[in-house]
Amino acid sequence: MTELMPLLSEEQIHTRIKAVAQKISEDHQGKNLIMIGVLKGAFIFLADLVRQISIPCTIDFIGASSYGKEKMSSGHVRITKDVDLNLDGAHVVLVEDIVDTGLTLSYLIKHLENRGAASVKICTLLDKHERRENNVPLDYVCHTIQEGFIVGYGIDYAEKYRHLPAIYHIQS
Ligand SMILES: O=P(O)(O)OC[C@H]1O[C@H](OP(=O)(O)OP(=O)(O)O)[C@H](O)[C@@H]1O
Ligand SMILES: Nc1nc2[nH]cnc2c(=O)[nH]1
Repeated sequence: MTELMPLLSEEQIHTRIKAVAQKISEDHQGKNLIMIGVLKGAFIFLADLVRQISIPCTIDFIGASSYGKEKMSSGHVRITKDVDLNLDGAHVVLVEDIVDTGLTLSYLIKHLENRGAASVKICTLLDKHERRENNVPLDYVCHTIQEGFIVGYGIDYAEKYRHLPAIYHIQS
C-alpha cells in the first residue's frame, strides 16, 4: 500500500520562498538576471519564487530527466528541452525542486556555462544529502531534508503527485 507522510506544509514552503527570493534579489541588483527552472519538477516552485523577486528578471526553462519511473537515478541525464533565451553574459539562477545525488545539477551547470552564462547560481527548494555523489555548490536552499523519497509541490513519483500543494514522504 502507498502511504504519504506530511513533511512540509504550504506555509512552511512559502515562508522560506519569500526569504530566498529576497536574497536572490539583493544579490542580483543591476545584473541581467535569468531565472531558469528545471522541468518538470521545478515548475510550481519557479512560479511561486519569481512572484517574490523584486528586481527585473527574465524566465526560461530547461528540461532534464534521469529518474524515469524509478526511485534511483539512472545516472544518465537527458536534456528534454534546452533554454531558448540567449545566455551570453547573463547571470543565471538555476531553480531546482530537489538536489539528491547532484548528478542532474552538475550536468546542467556545465551545459549553461557552455551556453555563455557569466555566472550560474543554484537555488533549490529541497537539499537532500542522503545520496549525494557530486558536491555541487548550493547558493540558495529553502529546506534541508535527511532521507526518504519525496513527492508533491511539482515533484513526482512515476509522474503522479505533482499537483499536491504540500510536500510528503512516499512509502510503498
Ligand atoms: O540530484 P539528482 O539525483 O540528479 O536528482 C534531482 C533531479 O531528479 C528529479 O528530476 P527527474 O529526473 O525525476 O525529472 P522530473 O523533474 O521531470 O520529474 C528532480 O526534479 C531533479 O531535477
Ligand atoms: N520524486 C522524487 N524525485 C527525486 N529525484 C531525486 N530525488 C528525488 C526524490 O526524493 N523524490
